[in-house]
Amino acid sequence: MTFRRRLVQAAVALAKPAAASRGSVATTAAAIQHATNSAACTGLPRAQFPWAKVSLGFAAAGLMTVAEPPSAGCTSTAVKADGQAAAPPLPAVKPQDGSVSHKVVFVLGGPGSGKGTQSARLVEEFGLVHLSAGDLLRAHMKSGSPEGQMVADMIKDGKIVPSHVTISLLQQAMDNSGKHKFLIDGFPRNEENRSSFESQTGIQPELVLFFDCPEEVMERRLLGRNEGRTDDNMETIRKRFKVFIESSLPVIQHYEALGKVARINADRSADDIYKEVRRLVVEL
Ligand SMILES: Nc1ncnc2c1ncn2[C@@H]1O[C@H](COP(=O)(O)OP(=O)(O)O)[C@@H](O)[C@H]1O
Ligand SMILES: Nc1ccn([C@@H]2O[C@H](COP(=O)(O)OP(=O)(O)O)[C@@H](O)[C@H]2O)c(=O)n1
Repeated sequence: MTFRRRLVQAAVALAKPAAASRGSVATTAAAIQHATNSAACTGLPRAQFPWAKVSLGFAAAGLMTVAEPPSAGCTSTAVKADGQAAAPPLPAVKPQDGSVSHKVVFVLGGPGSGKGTQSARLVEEFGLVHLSAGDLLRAHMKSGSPEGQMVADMIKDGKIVPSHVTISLLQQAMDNSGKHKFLIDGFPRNEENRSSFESQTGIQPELVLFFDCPEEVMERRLLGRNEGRTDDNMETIRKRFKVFIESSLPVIQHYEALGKVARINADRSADDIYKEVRRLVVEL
């Protein structure tokens, strides 16, 4: 029995009567989602999220302060693009040491689910800093260092790079932005990413956007992406799907149990998806 089939079956067993299961990431995720705390409110309007009413503390928020230009993998554009009313500024939560805290939205989903596409739109409309873990790692692999070579090898093989490398790149980019509202795309991708980030930065996400998309749709998009990436080939794509199911879905499940996940059907046009995404973010 393949791993994926086992996982789907396990999720379905948990999830009765969740409709399963041609083995797609979407059905697996739906089953897991169904199995987790229904109070997580995935798919409900943002105002109904239980956590929306809670002011979260950010213990180690004062760690990041410097103001320099954004670096690779980090983009930011001033508020507004479409003529609609701009989002009200996010209130800064003041940590006890007087420094400004960081607000983070994690953007998760399988490879090719549209994380980068939707993040770019959010950057265009809102004053968020977009940190793509993948972009930061791809920039790092060009450094010519032994660590850069290790990252290149792991990406080509569809593996998850050790957390200390990725977190250090993220932390540097956060420092360099001089801002405190971040859209972190493609991270955390496994439990090690998640727990190390939380313990090292003290940051908990305000919201986790989960782009839920069937594998066959993601596969088609990745094969058509045409960005010259070493991992957008059929062999590596298969490995990335497996890693996503095996390592990344449990992270989503973790945040779902905390009521922080908004599951978004990513098998739609980019415009339709964005309508839903912006509604979630505008309410933050
Ligand atoms: N909703 C969508 N419908 C069709 N194609 C899409 C959609 N969203 C993204 N794409 C395309 O699919 C490919 C993968 O999208 P991307 O945003 O890079 O995904 P991810 O960051 O999750 O890997 C890109 O070529 C992108 O233009
Ligand atoms: N947190 C992360 C994010 C990406 N990566 C690596 O970077 C690759 C590409 O990630 P990405 O987010 O840019 O792209 P997609 O796989 O989502 O299309 C992953 O397959 C991993 O090899 C990682 O190791 N750790």
